[in-house]
Amino acid sequence: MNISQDKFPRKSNIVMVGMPGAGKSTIGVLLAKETSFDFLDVDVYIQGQEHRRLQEIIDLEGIEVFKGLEEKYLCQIDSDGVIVSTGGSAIYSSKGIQSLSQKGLIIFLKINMQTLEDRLGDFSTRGVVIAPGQTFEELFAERNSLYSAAADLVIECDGKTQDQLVDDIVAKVFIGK
Ligand SMILES: Nc1ncnc2c1ncn2[C@@H]1O[C@H](COP(=O)(O)OP(=O)(O)OP(=O)(O)O)[C@@H](O)[C@H]1O
Ligand SMILES: O=C(O)C1=C[C@@H](O)[C@@H](O)[C@H](O)C1
Ligand SMILES: [Mg+2]
Repeated sequence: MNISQDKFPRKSNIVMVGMPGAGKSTIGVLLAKETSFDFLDVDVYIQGQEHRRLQEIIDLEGIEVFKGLEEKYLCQIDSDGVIVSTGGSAIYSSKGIQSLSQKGLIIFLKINMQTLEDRLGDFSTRGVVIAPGQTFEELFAERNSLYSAAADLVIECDGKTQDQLVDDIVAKVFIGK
């Protein structure tokens, strides 16, 4: 399948952004299977390059070091025909997002606070990039406006199955086999 150039000229990749737990990795890999695109999970890529878990980097070196590394790897991605699932904090790198958006259609997988809480459980053990003293509600509001501003397309995910979401994205973005 190909990205519709009538609707999205010059876009050859899909870039998933959204809150942790929104489904960027799981929907991304299903979408890659459906469309025959390659798949790149940036979190997994960083871990492979750094030989450490992201949680370890955040816990030992802090969020600013992690954000710097994330930016470095986001800016290295240069391919075509790839579904790129970013980490939730990628949105803090305007350079990284700008670089990806040159050829990538940015899709914001949007979920509400309730869905987020149901999926995440205890976010303190999930390596979420959150400033000291910031509440999760504040983080949610801050992130939502950043994801919305970067997005070419917003997909409302609450109450939809993974298969429904894949079908929805294919119908909106791709042209036939
Ligand atoms: N539409 C959905 N319905 C129900 N569960 C879902 C849906 N999408 C994702 N999930 C589940 O939510 C959890 C988090 O999904 P996933 O790891 O893909 O999120 P993510 O956006 O990649 O998060 P992170 O930013 O932490 O990488 C997984 O257990 C996944 O199976
Ligand atoms: O939303 C976040 O702050 C994060 C989400 C994960 O995907 C990782 O990128 C990292 O643990 C930070
Ligand atoms: Mg993920």
